[in-house]
Amino acid sequence: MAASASSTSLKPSTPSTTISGLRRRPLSTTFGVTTLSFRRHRDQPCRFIVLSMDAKPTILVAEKLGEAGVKLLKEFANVDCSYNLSPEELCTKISLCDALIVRSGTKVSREVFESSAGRLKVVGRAGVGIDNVDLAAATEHGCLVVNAPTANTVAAAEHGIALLTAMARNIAQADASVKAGKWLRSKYVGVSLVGKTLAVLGFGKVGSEVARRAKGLADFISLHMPLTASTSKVLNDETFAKMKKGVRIVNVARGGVIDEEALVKALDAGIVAQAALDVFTVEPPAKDSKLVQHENVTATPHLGASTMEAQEGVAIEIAEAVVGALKGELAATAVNAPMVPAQVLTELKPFVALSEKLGRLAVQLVAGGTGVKTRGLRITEERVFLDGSPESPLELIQVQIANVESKFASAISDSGEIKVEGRVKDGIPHLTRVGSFEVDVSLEGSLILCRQVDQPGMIGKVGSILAEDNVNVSFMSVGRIAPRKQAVMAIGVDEEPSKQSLKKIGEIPAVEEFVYLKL
Ligand SMILES: NC(=O)C1=CN([C@@H]2O[C@H](COP(=O)(O)OP(=O)(O)OC[C@H]3O[C@@H](n4cnc5c(N)ncnc54)[C@H](O)[C@@H]3O)[C@@H](O)[C@H]2O)C=CC1
Ligand SMILES: O=C(O)C(=O)COP(=O)(O)O
Repeated sequence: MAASASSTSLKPSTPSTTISGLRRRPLSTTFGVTTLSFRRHRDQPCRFIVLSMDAKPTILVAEKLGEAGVKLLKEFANVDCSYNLSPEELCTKISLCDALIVRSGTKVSREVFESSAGRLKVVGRAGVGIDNVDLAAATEHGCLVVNAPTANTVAAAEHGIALLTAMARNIAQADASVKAGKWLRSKYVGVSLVGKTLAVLGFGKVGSEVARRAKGLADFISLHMPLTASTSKVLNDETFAKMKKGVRIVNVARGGVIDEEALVKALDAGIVAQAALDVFTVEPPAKDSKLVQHENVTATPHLGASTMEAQEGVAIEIAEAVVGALKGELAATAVNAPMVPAQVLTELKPFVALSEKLGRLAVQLVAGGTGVKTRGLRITEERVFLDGSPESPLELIQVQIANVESKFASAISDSGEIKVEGRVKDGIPHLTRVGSFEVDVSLEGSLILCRQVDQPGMIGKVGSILAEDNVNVSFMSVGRIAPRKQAVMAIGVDEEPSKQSLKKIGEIPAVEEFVYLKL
């Protein structure tokens, strides 16, 4: 038994959390697809899809896809290319399909997944942005979503540069005026790019390619981040007001990252000198859209990925991803599922639950205000090869939080960190160590940790208080340093004890500290 728990309290500086798992042996990662029946785990994204080999799957291609990709699909499945479907038509057709391929123009809503009634196994997005796919609904319905994240990167970047230069020299407007028989040379004086500053918002694949091509540009902002809750309307009245007057904006990302009404106001006020937009909040935008009709706006109809090369590339990329997923292979471009084969995922699932419970427990033990304010997460993995090791690939998981104070001093290990440890027993996550105390309690329901002087009757006293409060005990375990010395009692409870009951537990003379934890 380890030495007694130290109850040192440290001045928190930068808490850091370590999760480490002791792996007994590498997880078996080679499996053959041996069963020929279709299997779906409703409670998790469909990761392992096997079709009976005699039934060809049906793939609905709902938006124009490069021929090379369609050809690949037809070698494996029945392919239905039906473009410009209404939402109602899509919901009707989808019930007969095993996979759906879209671009940015189709909203794959919750209704689509509900209409599929469990048959739809893969949605392929032939491009990058997946904001038109309801990922939560897809996951709830066990449907894998894959995209084609690389094939249109250069095309989008080149389009961004094209828009930027066309905007700077008023190419579109000048072209239209010449075609209209005008010769307005002074009206379309542009700006130079040399020596200017370019801000790239969203420095990912497209953004970095734009930056590579735009060396020496300046006073421009080019948007290349995905549309998410955190990027929605990231350019708005407030941010425009902070910008250098006369800034020029390029948007090849998503219309939704700009508050379009605020942009019109900024253009009218001259805060934004020009905008070059390939994407809009509503596509196509209204014909009388003030933004589109603005004389200082250059607009294109979502052409960022529209080159012959990019469309052939995304078509092949998404066709390979969808066919691979339907065959039950790993989907390297999955966006709503971990990159782990289903069988490994099944084996790891109880450990994922254990990690979550241990993390939840450890964070609740942190004392001082609102608990952990900043996190530095360090994941360590140990490979220990022991002959004759049990079948369990992962021996235990430990969560340590350093540089914090603990509400339960006994959880502080000899090294001064909050330390909790757990194992999976018969598929159930168990807490097996708190600080220096070994316990064994199932991490189902909630938990009371008590540190007391080890003596007869403690279990009975605490058990009676809980019984009077109609709180059912699911597990009880006592870890102790030595008989009649310090002990930690871990009690799993199905219901939340009342504050009075917890107060009574704390008032038991032998109890030196206790804490109630919701898991
Ligand atoms: N107009 C078109 O035809 C095309 C549009 N796109 C759009 O461009 C987006 C980016 O594409 P990729 O570069 O391939 O994706 P990516 O995932 O490689 O890059 C996105 C970048 O945005 C960053 N980001 C995310 N949230 C942010 C925030 N709040 N503030 C600043 N940066 C943030 C990410 O860290 C990442 O570096 C896509 O999500 C898509 O919406 C992409 C290709 C073609
Ligand atoms: O890849 C993306 O995110 C795009 O916006 C490309 O859209 P598209 O496939 O051309 O409708």
